[in-house]
Amino acid sequence: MSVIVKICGLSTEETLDAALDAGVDMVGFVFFPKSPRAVSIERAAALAARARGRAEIVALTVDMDDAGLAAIVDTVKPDWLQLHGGESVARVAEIRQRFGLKVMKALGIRSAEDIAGVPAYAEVADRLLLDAKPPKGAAHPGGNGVTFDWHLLDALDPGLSYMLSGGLDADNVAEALALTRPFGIDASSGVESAPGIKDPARIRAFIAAIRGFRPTADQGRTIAGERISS
Ligand SMILES: O=C(O)c1ccccc1NCC(=O)[C@H](O)[C@H](O)COP(=O)(O)O
Repeated sequence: MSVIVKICGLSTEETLDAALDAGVDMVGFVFFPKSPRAVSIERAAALAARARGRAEIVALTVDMDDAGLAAIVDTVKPDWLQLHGGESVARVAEIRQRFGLKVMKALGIRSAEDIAGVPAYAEVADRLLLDAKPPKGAAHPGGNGVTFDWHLLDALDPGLSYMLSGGLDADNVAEALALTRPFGIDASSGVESAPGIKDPARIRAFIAAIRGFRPTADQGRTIAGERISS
């Protein structure tokens, strides 16, 4: 099974088309007002309509209440809700139940302590996104373009499925893939020319680097399949 690719924070037709034409699997729209990638619900709905049937549509929210989530779900009609804030295990389960959509929980990783908290979320989320924890003082909890120590993921149960993000780009994604075993890869800053400005050439190069990655025999790498919670 090949690694799936998500490009997050798309906001224009041109860059969405570049990702779709390059074979992206998931496209993410950011509903966090402070982000340089934030889109309105109406804008996201138009972009989602363009992408539907070609890639899965992900609505990224941060500690959003039910009314806000309902407005996005009703208008954008995403396939996934990505929860990128401090949502508790119980809140993830509640959102999944209430909206009947697949839920991806993003978890920030910086230390072994952060790894310890991962399995509880695997019980309630349809997918996990293991991202770099934001640098101290960062204005938003994701999309910061920083990597984390990928060796920390060695401590995870090999059967636990996750997507990987945090500072990934065309130059470093092969190394990340060689050291980890993600179900999918996600990027935002690494395919931009400036914060919030996606770059079609960088999107193409990033997806090509992932599709072209071949593990060496001694890496004995396996990709964990999806674990769908019941
Ligand atoms: O992208 C944002 O601006 C953002 C804002 C608030 C919460 C999450 C955000 N992005 C989350 C993503 O899914 C990113 O793709 C992920 O954090 C990796 O980002 P990057 O390190 O820039 O590739």
